[in-house]
Amino acid sequence: MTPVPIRRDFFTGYGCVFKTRCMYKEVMEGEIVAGILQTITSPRDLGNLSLREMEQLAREIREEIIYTVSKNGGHLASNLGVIELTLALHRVFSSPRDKLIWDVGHQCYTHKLLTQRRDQFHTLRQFGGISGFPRPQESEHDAFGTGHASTSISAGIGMAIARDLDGEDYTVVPIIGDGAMTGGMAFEALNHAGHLKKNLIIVLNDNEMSISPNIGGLACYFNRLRTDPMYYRSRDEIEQLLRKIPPIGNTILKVMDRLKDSLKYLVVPGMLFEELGFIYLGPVDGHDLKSLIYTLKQAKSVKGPVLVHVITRKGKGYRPAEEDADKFHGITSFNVSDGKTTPSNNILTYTEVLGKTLLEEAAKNNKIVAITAAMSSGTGLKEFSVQYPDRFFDVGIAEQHAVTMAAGMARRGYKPVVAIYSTFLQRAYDQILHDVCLQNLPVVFAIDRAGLVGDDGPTHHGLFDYAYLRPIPNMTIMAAKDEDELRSMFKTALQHQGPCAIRYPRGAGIGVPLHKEPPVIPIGKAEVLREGQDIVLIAAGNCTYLAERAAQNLASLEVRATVINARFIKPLDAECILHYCTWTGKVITVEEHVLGGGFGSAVLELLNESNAGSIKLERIGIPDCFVEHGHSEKLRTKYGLTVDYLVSRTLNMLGVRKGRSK
Ligand SMILES: Cc1ncc(C[n+]2csc(CCOP(=O)(O)OP(=O)(O)O)c2C)c(N)n1
Ligand SMILES: CC(=O)[C@@H](O)[C@H](O)COP(=O)(O)O
Ligand SMILES: [Mg+2]
Repeated sequence: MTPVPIRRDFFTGYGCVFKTRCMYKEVMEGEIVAGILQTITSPRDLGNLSLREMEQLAREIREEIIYTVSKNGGHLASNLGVIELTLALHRVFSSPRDKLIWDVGHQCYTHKLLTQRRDQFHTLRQFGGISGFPRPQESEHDAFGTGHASTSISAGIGMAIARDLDGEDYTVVPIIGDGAMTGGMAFEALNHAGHLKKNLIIVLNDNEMSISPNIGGLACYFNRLRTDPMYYRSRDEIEQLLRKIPPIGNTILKVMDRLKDSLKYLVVPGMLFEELGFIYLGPVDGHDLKSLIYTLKQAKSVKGPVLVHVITRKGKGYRPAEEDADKFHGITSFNVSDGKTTPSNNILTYTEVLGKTLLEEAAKNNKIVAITAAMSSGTGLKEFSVQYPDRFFDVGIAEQHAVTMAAGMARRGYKPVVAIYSTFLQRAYDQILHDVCLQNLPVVFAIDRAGLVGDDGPTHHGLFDYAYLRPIPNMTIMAAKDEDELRSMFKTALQHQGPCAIRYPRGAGIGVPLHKEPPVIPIGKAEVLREGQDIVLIAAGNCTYLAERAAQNLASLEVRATVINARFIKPLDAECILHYCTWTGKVITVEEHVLGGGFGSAVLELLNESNAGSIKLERIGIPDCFVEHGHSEKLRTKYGLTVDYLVSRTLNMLGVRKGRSK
């Protein structure tokens, strides 16, 4: 095989040292040039390495991560940024005895490589392979399972309390990004940690980025800590400086003592954290192993809560990721030599269609505003933020605040569109219930990534939204069968005078043509796609095409099925559903959602309340379990969300065997 040249200039700051997997793997499958990484059987082995060897190890890890993510996809930029930090943490602390808690957990690849998962690393995020997030089930080194942001400090406090109650003395180390630090939970936990005064070392990984550039007052504060030379001076340094200019210096010192609080704000770095009861150490260069190890050792020797402020560069060492950290935050497979991703088909994603429809509607109605919780690209709001900067709000990783803020705007006559992934909206449950629905406010929830999301796995699948939204009075819930229906539903939601949620999946739509002027759908009206007297298949959202294809296959077996696209999960089209259920006597519901409390359960409740309990009903959906990571199609096959499975369940229910007449 001819060697594929790699453009070295893409590997920044590391010159020609890239000589192992990235360079050769594609060309000489199986050959691995010997390196230090292979010799690491546990994090304890780091103790035997010199600083130079650790630097070499960092280079090997960088290559391994770039190579694997280029094949499997994953959170490249965040992981490249914390390689040296992770090495230093494992050098100073003793995992699994000491507890390293990775906030969000999307940056744990180096940790996984160092903790006995190097051999499985090629299975990263694949069905049956290792997870892209920390999983205590996977390794004793994964102290706490994560995936959602801003949980690490709370979990760390919990462990520190347990440790002290048990009379043990391990160290607890939450590692949290500047993005995750914008989440309310992080503030609640900081506040409590300062009060408890327990030994706890928080590592703040500050790269000035959330997925997009980080926002808010806290981000500005971190920026000052990083860049303002006054903030770099330690308290001692300033005291010494003043003593050198007697007699004024001593006088100033005396005054300073009196005016301690106000002056301290000007000169002491990390004052905010110090006021909260932390010892602040830093800022420290997060790519300098020597300084990192030194500072972490210092932190270890301090009693009480400590915050170590580490400055890193997202995407460090791989130019395409450094230059476009947003794109390389979470990336699909790509070509290492130029950072280009495999071109997808030209079908618009649901996210793109939502973004485009929002722009069209916003042009007609200046009361429409859009809100994201740190996911402006993920939710398709980037173009809106450019065209309507005054009507766009990125609140940081603060879903709860996003929802209540939307309620406030709605109260004052605005039409807020809150675009949040299904899994992250779970955070804002009370805000949806208490602040939006109780006051029947017209907030539109654009619920992206609903259903199976694939490789991110159980922390990210959006499988619970029907169940958590359905019981809330005043809430209307729609699920789009395709991207054109999403447009109609969005328009419907904008016209509705109450809270309205629209659910749609991750990835490309079906490829249907889009109406120029999408029609508004009457609230609570389902769509009957075909009529057949043997059975009724009622589908929610993206399962509609599956039901329709199953009905086509059944027709070739002379089974006549009615297919209903429910459109509304709440309110159900009771008249339509009851009519066809009574006509056929048999019904199967299908949904990409958990069965408990889901769409099928809603139909079951309807039949029960309508004294139609004798109608035979079966539900297809996700059983009572957390769904693992893996390609969505594999997961759909596993959980019976396929045409074949729906056909066979139907035949079973009707007592028909394939190839036989009824
Ligand atoms: C509750 C919640 N909301 C949103 C997300 C999506 N998300 C994942 S990582 C991330 C940015 C995190 O930024 P930071 O903590 O600074 O880590 P970095 O990627 O910069 O290393 C966001 C918004 C999430 N995981 N959890
Ligand atoms: C770690 C995290 O929560 C996000 O980065 C998430 O992985 C994004 O998912 P999408 O790729 O679906 O936008
Ligand atoms: Mg960050």
